[in-house]
Amino acid sequence: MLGAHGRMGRTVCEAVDAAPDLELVARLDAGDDVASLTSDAVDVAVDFTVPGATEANVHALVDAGIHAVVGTTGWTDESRTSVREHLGRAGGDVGVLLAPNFGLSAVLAMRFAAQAARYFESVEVIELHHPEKVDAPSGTARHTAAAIAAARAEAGLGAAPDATEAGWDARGADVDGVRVHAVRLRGLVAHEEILLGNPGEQLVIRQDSFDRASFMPGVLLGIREVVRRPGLTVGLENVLELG
Ligand SMILES: NC(=O)C1=CN([C@@H]2O[C@H](COP(=O)(O)OP(=O)(O)OC[C@H]3O[C@@H](n4cnc5c(N)ncnc54)[C@H](O)[C@@H]3O)[C@@H](O)[C@H]2O)C=CC1
Ligand SMILES: O=C(O)C1=N[C@H](C(=O)O)C[C@H](O)C1
Repeated sequence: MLGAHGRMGRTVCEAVDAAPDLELVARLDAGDDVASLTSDAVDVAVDFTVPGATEANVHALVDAGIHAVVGTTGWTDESRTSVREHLGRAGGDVGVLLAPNFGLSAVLAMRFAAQAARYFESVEVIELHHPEKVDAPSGTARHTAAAIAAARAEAGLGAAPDATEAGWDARGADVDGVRVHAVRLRGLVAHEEILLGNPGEQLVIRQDSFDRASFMPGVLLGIREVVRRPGLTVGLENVLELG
């Protein structure tokens, strides 16, 4: 477990300890050397660290021939391409699963939003998180916006209507042409709302992770499945075979 002392790391360690078919063999955190891990001792590494560390961790794991399940956010198209190319050069059967959200409610919300996107003129995303979160917008919101943008483009939809002339900083981030708003509030864990609008009607898709336990079935599934999936897989929806 990389990031073993963190909020997610502690929860994953408990979940793996409680799983009869899994054995937790190493707990690493900041300052520990990922390169000390070997494929003789470790089958799968789980990374819930920080955006500034996760990419280097994954490259070190690929070098060591260790499969990786990665929940850490902050990944860019370039960093994903770099891992894909590294896996190609390594040429073995190492699997890397990158998932911005391991919660079933979040994965389904993203899927439903992408399905609905083609039918609505307007769409905006609001993500709401605990105030300790270091990145914004969330990885989930970025993944959601990318899927919505792809669905809108496939349906031939242009930009959502928006007459804003001044005050763009109040309109949220632009992620692939979709406005994304980030809320940080004491008491929250991880939540997302997708608002879709047409003349005279609105669809709201909302998911709430009230507890980090919500991510554990997805993480455990990822650990069990990544060993069977050589190369890079992005998104738990592919492991759940939602397509
Ligand atoms: N994919 C998903 O379902 C979820 C993803 N996340 C993401 O997971 C990441 C971690 O979230 P939290 O656990 O809340 O953060 P956290 O700040 O509680 O934990 C991060 C841990 O990583 C450690 N760390 C920093 N650099 C490291 C390095 N080079 N090697 C090993 N450990 C290192 C820190 O010391 C800390 O203990 C964030 O990017 C967050 O967005 C969080 C929840 C669910
Ligand atoms: O930092 C968090 O807490 C979370 N991060 C992930 C994200 O950025 O999407 C997943 C979930 O929202 C919790």
